[in-house]
Amino acid sequence: MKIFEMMEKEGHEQLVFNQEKISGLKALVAIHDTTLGPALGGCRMWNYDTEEEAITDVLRLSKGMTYKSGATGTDYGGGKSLIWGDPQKDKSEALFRAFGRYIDVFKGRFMTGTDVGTTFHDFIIARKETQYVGALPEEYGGGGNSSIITAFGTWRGIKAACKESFGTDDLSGRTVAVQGLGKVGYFLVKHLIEEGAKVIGTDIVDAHIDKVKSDFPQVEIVKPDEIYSVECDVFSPNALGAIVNDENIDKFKCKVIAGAANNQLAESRHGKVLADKGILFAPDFVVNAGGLIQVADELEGYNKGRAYNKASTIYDMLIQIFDIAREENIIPNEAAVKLVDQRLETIGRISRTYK
Ligand SMILES: NC(=O)c1ccc[n+]([C@@H]2O[C@H](COP(=O)([O-])OP(=O)(O)OC[C@H]3O[C@@H](n4cnc5c(N)ncnc54)[C@H](O)[C@@H]3O)[C@@H](O)[C@H]2O)c1
Repeated sequence: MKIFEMMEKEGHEQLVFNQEKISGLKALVAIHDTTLGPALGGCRMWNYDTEEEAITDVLRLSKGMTYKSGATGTDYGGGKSLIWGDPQKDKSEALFRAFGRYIDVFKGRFMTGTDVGTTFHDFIIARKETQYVGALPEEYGGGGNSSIITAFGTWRGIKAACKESFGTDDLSGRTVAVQGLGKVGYFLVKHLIEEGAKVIGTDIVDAHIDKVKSDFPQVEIVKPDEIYSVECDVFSPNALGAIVNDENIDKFKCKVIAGAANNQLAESRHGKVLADKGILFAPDFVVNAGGLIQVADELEGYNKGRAYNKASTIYDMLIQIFDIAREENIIPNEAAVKLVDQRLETIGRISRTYK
């Protein structure tokens, strides 16, 4: 594995290895780009099979954060941290305090919070060692469960994509297929039902389906492998990444794909295939930026109204991205990346001005 080559190719600034013997901590921190400000990115805890897999993941995820931060207009860069271990078995007070100590070393150049495998309980512990953690509960000055604002932003994103595709953002009477009825999916269904959309949902966990069925009995439930081919206006992925792949791509019967899951396109070429089929793909790193917006707001002293106003503008960001894509005859994902690259260039240049 040629780590420096990988970093150079994708433009990473730092990759830091952290080891602490007593707690058993093995953690990586990748900082991709700090042109716009300190790097922001969650902490994933995962039992990777190999060191190479962990390094590849942290580098890929940290680059994604540069684009998510950049697209939302926040003055933060992109980074990611990762604890190599089993979140069900390997957590302890010592582990998260050791992790907090190592995060403190960055002195604010990198700030982290929850991601897959970590919860705010872990960061209440880490916070004893560092102030540079966010995504905390309200009683600790945070914004609480970030899935709620992520679902709100996703709903705004679906409306923007419908505006582009159907000429109206009114979702009443539209059919939306929701894959994943977890923390984000549940609150997204709530927004959709409240606006009068017809929802078809699926999940692999019965308890999550039961909660949706009990609170929104009008939701039609299908089996997990059936969701791709249901007749619908919008397909909303809120479970896993890479669901737009060679196996599924011919199954979709929707006009729009917009959801909260990260990295929905298995490969970037799948975005072009969707466009050729007349399916509008809303860039996931913009649609699902609500959580990042909340954490960025938290770091300035959390104000719920301000955070929701900002998350609401996910709609406007997407409209701008769709306009650029149409004018330049490129797919929206490329337009979004272009927009962030331009912002990195112009704002980066301004911040170099001597004052
Ligand atoms: N929570 C946030 O603030 C946030 C922010 C940005 C992006 N995301 C992304 O959004 C997605 C959902 O996040 P979440 O916080 O709701 O996670 P979650 O784990 O609470 O929910 C995911 C749901 O998907 C279900 N699922 C898994 N595999 C499935 C399959 N094959 N078919 C159908 N359902 C399946 C799970 O059972 C679970 O209910 C994830 O990809 C996450 O990375 C979340």
